[in-house]
Amino acid sequence: MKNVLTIAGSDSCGGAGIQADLKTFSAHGVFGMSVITAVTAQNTQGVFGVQDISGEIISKQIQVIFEDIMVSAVKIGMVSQIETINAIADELIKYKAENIVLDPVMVSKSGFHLLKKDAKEALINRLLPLAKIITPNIPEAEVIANMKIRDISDMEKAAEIISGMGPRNVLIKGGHLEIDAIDVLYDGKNMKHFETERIQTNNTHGTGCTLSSAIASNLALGYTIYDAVKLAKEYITVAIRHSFPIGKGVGPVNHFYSLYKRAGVNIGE
Ligand SMILES: Nc1ncnc2c1ncn2[C@@H]1O[C@H](COP(=O)(O)OP(=O)(O)OP(=O)(O)O)[C@@H](O)[C@H]1O
Ligand SMILES: Cc1ncc(CO)c(N)n1
Repeated sequence: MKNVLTIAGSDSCGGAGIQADLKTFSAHGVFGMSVITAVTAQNTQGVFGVQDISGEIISKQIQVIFEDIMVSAVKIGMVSQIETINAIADELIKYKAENIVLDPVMVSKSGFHLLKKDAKEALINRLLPLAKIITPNIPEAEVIANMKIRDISDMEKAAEIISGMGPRNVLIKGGHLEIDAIDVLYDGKNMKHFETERIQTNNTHGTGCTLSSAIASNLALGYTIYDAVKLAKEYITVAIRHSFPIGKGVGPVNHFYSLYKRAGVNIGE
């Protein structure tokens, strides 16, 4: 069994954050572990409150896991504030953590700032260089690359700029463009596109968290970056296609579609 760690925020409604990550790990047959950076009071309609966890207890959580258990991959999601970022960077460097997937979460789909504005520099300076792959969506890539992204050619330019900031691979997710769902992967040499048709649904809560956790799982299982992204893209596409109309807002994706199908669970198809 491979052990995979998520360092991220809790989403009380279970569609994004730590909860999405652990579901994704389980769906991939890896053992999921979690370091919680913040607790959000969140549902499908928005984020209504946040309590950050102290840097001290974040460090402690990371330390006790690495002192005890072999960690094959680490996914980083919501990191809230500078204190959190420094604690994570210090510990991951100390333990020489490998296969770090950085999802640079900034603003939720509902528009809530999950990363404090003064923490962007710290995220870029301290966490980007540690990442095997960084997975920004379009608005996040615009902030990190400091440019406007309107089309695929802009995504490629931004990927090149971000690649120069330290991460070994950059995946810019195209979920926020109007066109098909095209993601751009740049490994420092080659540009690859992962393209699927846009699924017409409102239920895309947690897509980014799920994709990055699927990549981390696949890296832990020994896949190359290219295959890890390709398989993760296939997984998120199925999860979106069979997403759940739960709640009054943006519903969650279906992390266990294949399992439910095999078990004959009625998921309303
Ligand atoms: N409607 C859709 N149909 C098909 N694929 C989609 C759709 N929306 C997003 N995707 C895919 O889902 C993945 C996540 O992309 P997205 O841009 O939504 O991430 P995100 O904004 O970080 O998500 P979140 O912040 O909600 O976790 C990408 O592979 C993207 O192409
Ligand atoms: C806790 C948490 N992490 C990440 C996201 C993704 O936007 C979210 N909505 N909530």
